[in-house]
Amino acid sequence: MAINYSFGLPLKHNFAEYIYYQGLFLPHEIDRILSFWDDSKTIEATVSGKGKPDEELRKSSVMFIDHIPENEWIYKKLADLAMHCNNERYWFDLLGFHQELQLTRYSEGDFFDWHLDFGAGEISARKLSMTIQLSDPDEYEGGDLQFMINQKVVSAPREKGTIIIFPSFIIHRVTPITKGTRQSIVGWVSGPPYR
Ligand SMILES: O=C(O)CCC(=O)C(=O)O
Ligand SMILES: [Fe+2]
Repeated sequence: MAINYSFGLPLKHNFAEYIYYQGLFLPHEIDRILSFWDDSKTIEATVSGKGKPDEELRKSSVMFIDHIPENEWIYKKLADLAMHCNNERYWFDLLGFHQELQLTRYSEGDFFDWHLDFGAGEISARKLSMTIQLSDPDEYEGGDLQFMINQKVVSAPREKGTIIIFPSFIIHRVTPITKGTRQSIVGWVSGPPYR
């Protein structure tokens, strides 16, 4: 039974712990993004707020996709999708990407254990997290992006090109890669504090 007082806002029930979209990036666009990978620009991933690699929580290589005019098409597509998704489900106050998009590579043995993308410090402005699956599911084993929803562990779709969007306060992980390599783009849409 709902006991509603009128605080002036309509109640909506569209929340989902994560949602996914397919077909926004064409295969040749994904291949183009993959060609940006440049070993000389990669860094061992750090966990935000700590500044140094924490191998117990995370092991992967990352580089950033420069926000330059040639790459605007990637940023624009993702921003449009985030806005669409936000208007449909979350109604968060959003401002934009406050960090460049991250290109991630998980090789055999790499992983990112349970965490939130949201927390104290600079990451407290994060509202929506986005992952793009850049690898074919048969290119790697393990490497599942998973969410903990109550006590259930749910795996996100792996198909190349799938974009998974979730509130940055949802707990998630990437399981260890047991074979092959998985690549992804990760982006965070930020906004003013929750109110
Ligand atoms: O690679 C992914 O799909 C997600 C990685 C992740 O959770 C993160 O970078 O915060
Ligand atoms: Fe994350």
